[in-house]
Amino acid sequence: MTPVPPPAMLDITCLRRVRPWGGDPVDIAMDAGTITAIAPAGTAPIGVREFDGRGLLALPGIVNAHAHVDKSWWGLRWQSYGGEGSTEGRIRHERAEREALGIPSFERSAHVLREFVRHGTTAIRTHVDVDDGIGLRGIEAVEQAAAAYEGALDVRIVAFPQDGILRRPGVLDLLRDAAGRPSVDRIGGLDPATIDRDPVGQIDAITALAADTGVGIDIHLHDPAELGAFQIELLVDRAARLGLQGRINIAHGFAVAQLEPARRRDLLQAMSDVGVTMTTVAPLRLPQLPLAELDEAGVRFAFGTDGIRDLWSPYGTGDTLGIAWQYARAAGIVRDDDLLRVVQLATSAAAWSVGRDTHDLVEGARADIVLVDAENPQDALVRTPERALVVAGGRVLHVA
Ligand SMILES: O=c1cc[nH]c(=O)[nH]1
Repeated sequence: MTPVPPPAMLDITCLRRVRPWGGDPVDIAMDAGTITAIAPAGTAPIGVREFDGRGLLALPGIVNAHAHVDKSWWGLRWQSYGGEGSTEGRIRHERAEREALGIPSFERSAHVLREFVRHGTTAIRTHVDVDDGIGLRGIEAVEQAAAAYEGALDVRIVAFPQDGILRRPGVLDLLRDAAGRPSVDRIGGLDPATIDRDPVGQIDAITALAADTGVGIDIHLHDPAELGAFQIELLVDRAARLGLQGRINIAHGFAVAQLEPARRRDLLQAMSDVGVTMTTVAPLRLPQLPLAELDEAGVRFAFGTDGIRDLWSPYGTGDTLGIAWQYARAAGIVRDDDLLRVVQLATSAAAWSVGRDTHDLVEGARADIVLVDAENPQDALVRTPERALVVAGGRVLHVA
């Protein structure tokens, strides 16, 4: 096992000669984790801790809006995949094998966070398993791994009932306990129809808990087509009735891409009306969420890596820009404005997913910046080059 060293963090006050979104070279000044000024290159007052960006492309830090940082075996020797193919089979396999691999633990999560940072990630929304076997231990481990970054890396937790809720007595109480922790701003759910076999029951339970405790919801919904759409309609209804507007996210939501266009248009409009958002991991063997239709309806969405190297799948590198590439490629996106939109979805337009109004290279924004050797955002997307420098909350967390 490779031990994970504590993150090296260096406060800086100015990034010189960088090209935000591919524009002219500027100097970006920052103080106490916030961008304080952006001025033409060479004109910012000389400060103390500066970094020369050498004309590299600057983008806002990459946002991973759907991760599972508690359950990876990153940092251990290769683990041969031994699970069954179904969701239920994978849950069983994970529960049987995780303790032997030290999952969950500070070390496991620390390795994953380090990989995310290396790939330019500065803000993360991670699901963390909560069940009758590990209770809240996974959340404690992720909190500890995140704390090593002293707030520079923005880590938000979804308490995730991976093994179901209604069918596992006590899990709803665990979710209530989790919702009381400052690190947890959402509670999760999982395929209410196929896991708990009670769509109304699970959705009523989590929406009532969210309304009662003030947290949001981020529910995994793999259920397909009309079965999935029915559950989305239930969530839309509860959002309106319980005052959860803008506080419900649907992760995966494969159903949306599987409906016929008129049905999808109406569903997206209903979601938009109550601020239901979506996150996708750009699954390779399924249709992609249609970018133009979501944008037209005003349904905000963002990308995530899903779990990486875990007991669900050996795949995943921790690169959310790579997931954006996969999305664009699989969706057949080639036009410049659409490629730019995909980069925005992985960065600035994902602000909502980490509770921000603004996440961009502008004065007053959090100083979360990634530099890459690319001509423009489109070039950065199609080549996904190495991240040359990663600044989070005004601190350099990674230099290539
Ligand atoms: O439910 C899911 C789906 C993907 N990965 C997980 O860990 N859980």
